[in-house]
Order: sequence, then C-alpha cells, then structure tokens
Amino acid sequence: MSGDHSRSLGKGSAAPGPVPAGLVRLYSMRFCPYAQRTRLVLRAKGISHEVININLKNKPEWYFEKNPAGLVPVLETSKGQLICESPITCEYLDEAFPGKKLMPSDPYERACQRMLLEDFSKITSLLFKHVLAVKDGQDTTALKAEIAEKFCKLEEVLSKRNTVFYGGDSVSMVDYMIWPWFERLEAFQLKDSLNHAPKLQRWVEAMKEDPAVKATITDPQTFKNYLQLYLKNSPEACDYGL
Ligand SMILES: N[C@@H](CCC(=O)N[C@@H](CSCC(=O)c1ccc([N+](=O)[O-])cc1)C(=O)NCC(=O)O)C(=O)O
Repeated sequence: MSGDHSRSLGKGSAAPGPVPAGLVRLYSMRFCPYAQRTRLVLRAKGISHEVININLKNKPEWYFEKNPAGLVPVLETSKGQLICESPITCEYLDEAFPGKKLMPSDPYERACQRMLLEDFSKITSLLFKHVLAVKDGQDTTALKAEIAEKFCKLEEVLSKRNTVFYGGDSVSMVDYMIWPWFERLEAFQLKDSLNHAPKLQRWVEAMKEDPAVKATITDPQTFKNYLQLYLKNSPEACDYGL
C-alpha cells in the first residue's frame, strides 16, 4: 500500500500503524509540488522511506492527527515524531541523515538559500493565481508579465553568481525547493515566461539531468489532466492515472 505511486487513502480508511524501524514515512500526494520537495530530498540523499498518499479531496479522519492543518507533506519517524511544512521536512532530512549535505555549511550561503526561498513563495502564489485565471477564462496578460518579471529577477541571481545552479555548480537544497514549479510551467501554460531568461532555461535543462528530478518527474499532460480534476474538486484527482 505504500510507494510513490500507490493509491491514496481517503475517508473511512484505517490509520496506518507505527513506522517500521529503519524507515521514515512521508504522507504525500502524487501531484503536490510541496510534497515533491520532500520526495526530491529523500531520493537525493538515498534515505530508506515509505510513501502514503493522501486523498486531499476526501481526507481520512485520522490524517488530522498527523497534521491538524490537513496538508501534505508530513514526515513521520519510527519514534512517532511528526514534521510538517515542506522546507522544514527537507532541512530535517538533511540534518538527521548522513550522506551528501544539501544545505551549504557557510552561514551566509544558508541565509542566501533561505532568502531566495522566501522570495520564491511569492512566485508560487502568482503561478496558482494564473492557473485559476486560465480556468476562469480571464485575460492573463498582466499576470503573465508580472510572472516573467519575477523570473527575470531569478535570472539575475544566476547571472550574479555565475553558476549553473542556485547554490553553485552542483544541485543544492534551494534548487530542489523551487524545481517542482518549473516542472509544471508547461501544464500551467507559462513556458513562454522563461523566454527572456536564458540562464534560468539552462538551469531547467541541468535540473532535468539530476537523478532525483528524473525519479520524481511527471509529464505535463498527466499533470494537466490531474489539475482539471483537482480544480473541479474531484475525489478522483489524487489517483488520476492509476
Ligand atoms: N506551506 C505548506 C503548503 C503545503 C500545501 O499547500 N499542500 C497542499 C497540497 S498541494 C495542492 C496541489 O495539488 C496544487 C495544485 C496546483 C497548484 N498550482 O497550480 O500551483 C499548486 C498546488 C495540500 O495539502 N492541500 C490540502 C488542502 O488544501 O486541504 C508546505 O510548504 O508544506
């Protein structure tokens, strides 16, 4: 029943038992960009884990004991510890598990990653606003211009650093934190907004070569089909394609 591509648990399902020793459990949803952050870090660090997908349009009663806000992602450890909020789950994994550190060791570099992520959270709301505007058949010209301008700011960060990735010449935490939204640009009908950001385009191509990105990528058509169901509040959305 567990796995990245397992069917989601909904209302009336039995609560899963304790997390087996040696594993960490992720409560997720196959198409959630926030949960994808955690899945990217689990993969990148090679952490033994299980995934339980939650039907976000028909949530199990027991899920509110894992997270009173009812959101994914949530991590659960074999000690029964619960961790929510995607950047916090990712930093927890980076600190609690051995292997490649995804956060830089230099305090200023860590601060830079967190500042970029804070800025990026304003972009994610614009992207969702665009999704809703397209659904409602509104004119999105101004919103598109605003998004393209934000991407130009992200382009400048790469220009100033003169590196392929946001933390240097290899993938680090902040790249994984922002990637899920770039993967969805085509499904969001926003691919053109990268037209004036060649370094950001190069970053997208470089990210597509990363093994953790390859392992968690969803093709645009599948995501579009999911999104249509999600926007209709369909209880089938989370299990689309299974
Ligand atoms: N700060 C939190 C936010 C987590 C969050 O909001 N999760 C959504 C799941 S994501 C919903 C989703 O599938 C979606 C689809 C499309 C787009 N988009 O078009 O941009 C964005 C998200 C959720 O659980 N939601 C459950 C609920 O709201 O009850 C964190 O960082 O962990």
